[in-house]
Amino acid sequence: MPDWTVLDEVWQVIQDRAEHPSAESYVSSLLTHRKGVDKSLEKVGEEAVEFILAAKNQVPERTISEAADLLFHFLVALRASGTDVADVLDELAERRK
Ligand SMILES: N=c1c2ncn([C@@H]3O[C@H](COP(=O)(O)OP(=O)(O)OP(=O)(O)O)[C@@H](O)[C@H]3O)c2ncn1[C@@H]1O[C@H](COP(=O)(O)O)[C@@H](O)[C@H]1O
Repeated sequence: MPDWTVLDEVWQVIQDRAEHPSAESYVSSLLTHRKGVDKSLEKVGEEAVEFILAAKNQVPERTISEAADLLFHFLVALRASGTDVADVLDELAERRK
């Protein structure tokens, strides 16, 4: 069984960095970037492309690494855009057949 709690833990850290920005924090650097939400959205785009290339080229270790980058930056972008991940999960749950 996959351990989904790690996603929850990373989400909680992102909330904490948003509420208590720190100069050493990468998440804070994204959330307080001069480009605003655009910086996080750019990262999602970049990481999505890197994931696609790794998967298409069938490089398993790279695909896993890029997928982790994509998931992480996606969560940061959700926060940056003021979207609660709980609402996304609710939406998914409502689609169950
Ligand atoms: N999961 C991650 C994670 N994945 C990737 N990264 C960082 O994402 C950055 C960008 O990765 P790239 O591959 O795009 O590297 P790059 O092209 O040099 O980056 P840019 O110059 O484009 O920003 C790197 O510095 C990675 O270290 C992460 N940084 C943080 N986390 C999680 O977020 C938590 C909080 O981190 P801080 O906010 O830094 O304390 C950590 O404990 C982790 O759980």
